[in-house]
Amino acid sequence: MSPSPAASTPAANHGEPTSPDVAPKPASWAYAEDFAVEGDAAAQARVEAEPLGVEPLSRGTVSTLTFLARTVQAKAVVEIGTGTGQSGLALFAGMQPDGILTSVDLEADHQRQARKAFSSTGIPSQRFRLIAGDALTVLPKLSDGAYDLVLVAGDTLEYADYVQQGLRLLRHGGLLLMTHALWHDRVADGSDDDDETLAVRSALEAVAENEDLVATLLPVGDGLLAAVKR
Ligand SMILES: C[S@@+](CC[C@H](N)C(=O)[O-])C[C@H]1O[C@@H](n2cnc3c(N)ncnc32)[C@H](O)[C@@H]1O
Repeated sequence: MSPSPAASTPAANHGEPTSPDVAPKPASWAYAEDFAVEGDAAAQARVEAEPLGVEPLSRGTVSTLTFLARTVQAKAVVEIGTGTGQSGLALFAGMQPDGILTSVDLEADHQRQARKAFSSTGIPSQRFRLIAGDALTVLPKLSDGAYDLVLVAGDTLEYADYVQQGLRLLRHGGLLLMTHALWHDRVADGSDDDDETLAVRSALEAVAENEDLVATLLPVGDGLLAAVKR
Protein backbone atom coordinates (compact mmCIF):
# COMPACT_ATOMS: atom_id res chain seq x y z
CA MET A 1 0.00 0.00 0.00
CA SER A 2 1.47 3.36 -0.94
CA PRO A 3 1.69 6.18 1.59
CA SER A 4 -0.62 9.18 1.40
CA PRO A 5 0.97 11.96 -0.68
CA ALA A 6 0.54 14.28 2.30
CA ALA A 7 2.45 12.04 4.70
CA SER A 8 6.01 13.01 5.53
CA THR A 9 8.63 10.79 7.14
CA PRO A 10 9.80 12.08 10.52
CA ALA A 11 13.23 13.67 10.08
CA ALA A 12 14.57 11.38 12.79
CA ASN A 13 13.85 8.40 10.51
CA HIS A 14 15.92 8.59 7.35
CA GLY A 15 14.18 6.72 4.55
CA GLU A 16 10.80 5.97 3.06
CA PRO A 17 7.70 6.28 5.20
CA THR A 18 6.25 2.92 6.21
CA SER A 19 2.53 2.27 6.12
CA PRO A 20 0.45 0.04 8.33
CA ASP A 21 -0.66 -3.22 6.70
CA VAL A 22 -4.22 -2.38 7.48
CA ALA A 23 -5.34 1.23 7.07
CA PRO A 24 -7.15 2.47 10.18
CA LYS A 25 -10.89 2.57 9.65
CA PRO A 26 -12.80 5.49 11.16
CA ALA A 27 -15.19 3.09 12.93
CA SER A 28 -12.31 1.21 14.58
CA TRP A 29 -10.70 4.49 15.54
CA ALA A 30 -13.92 5.72 17.16
CA TYR A 31 -14.42 2.37 18.90
CA ALA A 32 -10.93 2.56 20.41
CA GLU A 33 -11.40 6.21 21.45
CA ASP A 34 -14.60 5.37 23.32
CA PHE A 35 -13.45 2.03 24.73
CA ALA A 36 -12.66 3.19 28.27
CA VAL A 37 -15.46 4.55 30.43
CA GLU A 38 -15.16 8.27 31.14
CA GLY A 39 -16.05 9.50 34.63
CA ASP A 40 -18.61 12.27 35.21
CA ALA A 41 -15.99 14.75 36.41
CA ALA A 42 -13.84 14.16 33.32
CA ALA A 43 -16.88 14.64 31.07
CA GLN A 44 -17.72 17.86 32.93
CA ALA A 45 -14.14 19.17 32.59
CA ARG A 46 -14.40 18.59 28.84
CA VAL A 47 -17.61 20.66 28.74
CA GLU A 48 -16.00 23.46 30.80
CA ALA A 49 -12.94 23.58 28.53
CA GLU A 50 -14.44 24.99 25.34
CA PRO A 51 -15.99 28.23 26.68
CA LEU A 52 -12.58 29.10 28.14
CA GLY A 53 -10.90 28.47 24.81
CA VAL A 54 -9.14 25.30 25.99
CA GLU A 55 -9.11 22.53 23.43
CA PRO A 56 -10.58 19.43 25.10
CA LEU A 57 -8.80 16.08 25.05
CA SER A 58 -10.40 13.05 23.42
CA ARG A 59 -11.69 10.23 25.63
CA GLY A 60 -8.95 7.97 24.30
CA THR A 61 -6.30 10.49 25.33
CA VAL A 62 -7.80 10.82 28.80
CA SER A 63 -7.84 7.05 29.33
CA THR A 64 -4.27 6.73 28.02
CA LEU A 65 -3.04 9.39 30.46
CA THR A 66 -4.66 7.48 33.32
CA PHE A 67 -3.21 4.21 32.10
CA LEU A 68 0.32 5.59 31.76
CA ALA A 69 0.25 7.34 35.15
CA ARG A 70 -0.72 4.02 36.70
CA THR A 71 1.96 2.16 34.77
CA VAL A 72 4.77 4.22 36.34
CA GLN A 73 2.99 4.38 39.72
CA ALA A 74 3.30 8.13 39.49
CA LYS A 75 3.56 9.92 42.80
CA ALA A 76 5.17 13.23 41.81
CA VAL A 77 3.79 14.72 38.59
CA VAL A 78 4.38 18.00 36.75
CA GLU A 79 1.81 19.27 34.29
CA ILE A 80 2.56 22.15 31.93
CA GLY A 81 -0.81 23.72 31.07
CA THR A 82 -3.48 23.01 33.70
CA GLY A 83 -6.42 24.03 31.51
CA THR A 84 -9.75 23.28 33.15
CA GLY A 85 -8.38 20.16 34.81
CA GLN A 86 -9.28 17.51 32.25
CA SER A 87 -5.76 16.11 32.00
CA GLY A 88 -5.19 16.62 35.74
CA LEU A 89 -8.23 14.48 36.57
CA ALA A 90 -7.00 11.83 34.14
CA LEU A 91 -3.59 11.80 35.82
CA PHE A 92 -5.04 11.69 39.34
CA ALA A 93 -7.10 8.65 38.33
CA GLY A 94 -3.86 6.75 37.65
CA MET A 95 -1.54 8.28 40.26
CA GLN A 96 -0.74 6.80 43.66
CA PRO A 97 -3.34 7.70 46.32
CA ASP A 98 -0.90 10.10 47.98
CA GLY A 99 0.53 11.43 44.70
CA ILE A 100 0.93 15.17 44.20
CA LEU A 101 0.27 17.08 40.99
CA THR A 102 2.21 20.30 40.37
CA SER A 103 0.49 22.12 37.55
CA VAL A 104 1.45 25.40 35.87
CA ASP A 105 -0.78 27.66 33.79
CA LEU A 106 -0.67 31.29 32.71
CA GLU A 107 -4.42 31.71 33.17
CA ALA A 108 -5.79 32.00 36.70
CA ASP A 109 -9.32 31.46 35.28
CA HIS A 110 -8.37 28.06 33.94
CA GLN A 111 -6.83 27.05 37.23
CA ARG A 112 -9.91 28.19 39.15
CA GLN A 113 -11.98 25.82 37.05
CA ALA A 114 -9.44 23.02 37.52
CA ARG A 115 -9.44 23.53 41.30
CA LYS A 116 -13.24 23.22 41.26
CA ALA A 117 -13.04 20.03 39.19
CA PHE A 118 -10.46 18.45 41.51
CA SER A 119 -12.36 19.41 44.67
CA SER A 120 -15.67 18.17 43.27
CA THR A 121 -14.17 14.69 42.84
CA GLY A 122 -12.90 14.70 46.42
CA ILE A 123 -9.22 15.22 45.68
CA PRO A 124 -7.82 16.91 48.81
CA SER A 125 -6.17 20.29 48.20
CA GLN A 126 -2.85 19.08 49.60
CA ARG A 127 -2.59 16.79 46.57
CA PHE A 128 -2.38 19.60 44.02
CA ARG A 129 -0.13 22.60 43.73
CA LEU A 130 -1.51 24.96 41.09
CA ILE A 131 1.06 27.57 40.10
CA ALA A 132 -0.19 30.53 38.08
CA GLY A 133 2.63 31.69 35.86
CA ASP A 134 4.62 31.27 32.72
CA ALA A 135 5.90 27.71 32.36
CA LEU A 136 9.42 28.68 31.32
CA THR A 137 9.75 30.91 34.39
CA VAL A 138 8.28 28.39 36.84
CA LEU A 139 9.79 25.09 35.61
CA PRO A 140 13.46 26.01 36.24
CA LYS A 141 12.54 26.43 39.92
CA LEU A 142 11.45 22.78 40.25
CA SER A 143 13.94 20.12 41.38
CA ASP A 144 16.03 17.95 39.07
CA GLY A 145 15.18 14.25 38.80
CA ALA A 146 12.35 14.52 41.32
CA TYR A 147 9.33 13.61 39.19
CA ASP A 148 7.82 10.38 37.91
CA LEU A 149 5.84 11.94 35.09
CA VAL A 150 5.85 15.25 33.20
CA LEU A 151 2.94 16.17 30.95
CA VAL A 152 3.70 18.73 28.26
CA ALA A 153 0.74 20.83 27.05
CA GLY A 154 0.94 24.64 27.44
CA ASP A 155 2.03 26.74 24.47
CA THR A 156 2.88 24.58 21.43
CA LEU A 157 5.49 27.13 20.31
CA GLU A 158 7.45 26.30 23.48
CA TYR A 159 7.13 22.51 23.28
CA ALA A 160 10.84 21.94 22.60
CA ASP A 161 11.78 23.98 25.69
CA TYR A 162 9.25 22.07 27.79
CA VAL A 163 10.77 18.80 26.60
CA GLN A 164 14.22 19.96 27.76
CA GLN A 165 12.82 20.99 31.13
CA GLY A 166 10.90 17.72 31.38
CA LEU A 167 14.07 15.71 30.84
CA ARG A 168 15.75 17.55 33.67
CA LEU A 169 12.79 17.11 36.02
CA LEU A 170 12.24 13.38 35.43
CA ARG A 171 13.82 10.58 37.43
CA HIS A 172 15.30 7.66 35.51
CA GLY A 173 12.37 5.49 34.40
CA GLY A 174 10.08 8.52 34.49
CA LEU A 175 7.62 9.29 31.73
CA LEU A 176 7.45 12.32 29.46
CA LEU A 177 4.06 12.83 27.78
CA MET A 178 3.07 15.45 25.23
CA THR A 179 -0.51 16.07 24.10
CA HIS A 180 -1.52 17.45 20.67
CA ALA A 181 1.59 15.77 19.29
CA LEU A 182 0.01 15.36 15.84
CA TRP A 183 -1.30 18.93 15.99
CA HIS A 184 -4.57 18.75 14.09
CA ASP A 185 -3.14 16.36 11.46
CA ARG A 186 -0.68 19.07 10.45
CA VAL A 187 2.55 17.53 11.75
CA ALA A 188 2.38 14.68 9.21
CA ASP A 189 1.71 17.04 6.34
CA GLY A 190 5.17 17.83 4.99
CA SER A 191 3.88 20.90 3.16
CA ASP A 192 2.60 22.51 6.37
CA ASP A 193 5.14 25.02 7.66
CA ASP A 194 2.93 26.93 10.07
CA ASP A 195 4.90 28.06 13.17
CA GLU A 196 3.01 25.81 15.56
CA THR A 197 3.34 22.79 13.29
CA LEU A 198 7.09 23.38 12.97
CA ALA A 199 7.41 23.80 16.74
CA VAL A 200 5.59 20.54 17.49
CA ARG A 201 7.56 18.71 14.80
CA SER A 202 10.84 19.96 16.18
CA ALA A 203 9.92 18.89 19.74
CA LEU A 204 9.06 15.41 18.39
CA GLU A 205 12.36 15.20 16.55
CA ALA A 206 14.30 16.25 19.65
CA VAL A 207 12.64 13.40 21.55
CA ALA A 208 13.07 10.81 18.78
CA GLU A 209 16.78 11.62 18.44
CA ASN A 210 17.51 11.71 22.17
CA GLU A 211 19.31 8.53 23.19
CA ASP A 212 18.32 9.03 26.82
CA LEU A 213 14.67 8.48 25.86
CA VAL A 214 12.69 5.48 24.61
CA ALA A 215 9.83 7.07 22.71
CA THR A 216 6.62 6.23 20.92
CA LEU A 217 4.04 8.43 19.23
CA LEU A 218 0.51 7.21 19.85
CA PRO A 219 -2.14 8.21 17.29
CA VAL A 220 -4.76 8.65 19.99
CA GLY A 221 -6.90 11.82 19.89
CA ASP A 222 -4.76 14.63 18.53
CA GLY A 223 -1.62 12.56 19.11
CA LEU A 224 0.13 11.63 22.35
CA LEU A 225 3.90 11.37 22.57
CA ALA A 226 5.15 9.07 25.33
CA ALA A 227 8.83 8.66 26.22
CA VAL A 228 10.57 6.91 29.10
CA LYS A 229 13.80 8.40 30.45
CA ARG A 230 16.49 5.68 30.56
C1 LIG B 1 -4.30 22.87 25.44
S1 LIG B 1 -4.51 23.60 27.02
C2 LIG B 1 -4.06 22.23 28.02
C3 LIG B 1 -5.06 21.92 29.03
C4 LIG B 1 -4.89 20.67 29.88
N1 LIG B 1 -3.55 20.14 29.94
C5 LIG B 1 -5.81 19.62 29.35
O1 LIG B 1 -5.45 18.98 28.37
O2 LIG B 1 -6.87 19.43 29.92
C6 LIG B 1 -3.11 24.61 27.17
C7 LIG B 1 -3.03 25.39 28.48
O3 LIG B 1 -1.75 25.96 28.57
C8 LIG B 1 -1.82 27.25 29.09
N2 LIG B 1 -0.64 28.00 28.64
C9 LIG B 1 -0.41 28.58 27.43
N3 LIG B 1 0.78 29.16 27.40
C10 LIG B 1 1.36 28.92 28.61
C11 LIG B 1 2.61 29.28 29.19
N4 LIG B 1 3.52 29.96 28.51
N5 LIG B 1 2.86 28.88 30.46
C12 LIG B 1 1.93 28.18 31.16
N6 LIG B 1 0.72 27.82 30.66
C13 LIG B 1 0.45 28.19 29.41
C14 LIG B 1 -3.15 27.79 28.55
O4 LIG B 1 -3.64 28.83 29.38
C15 LIG B 1 -4.03 26.54 28.56
O5 LIG B 1 -4.78 26.44 29.76
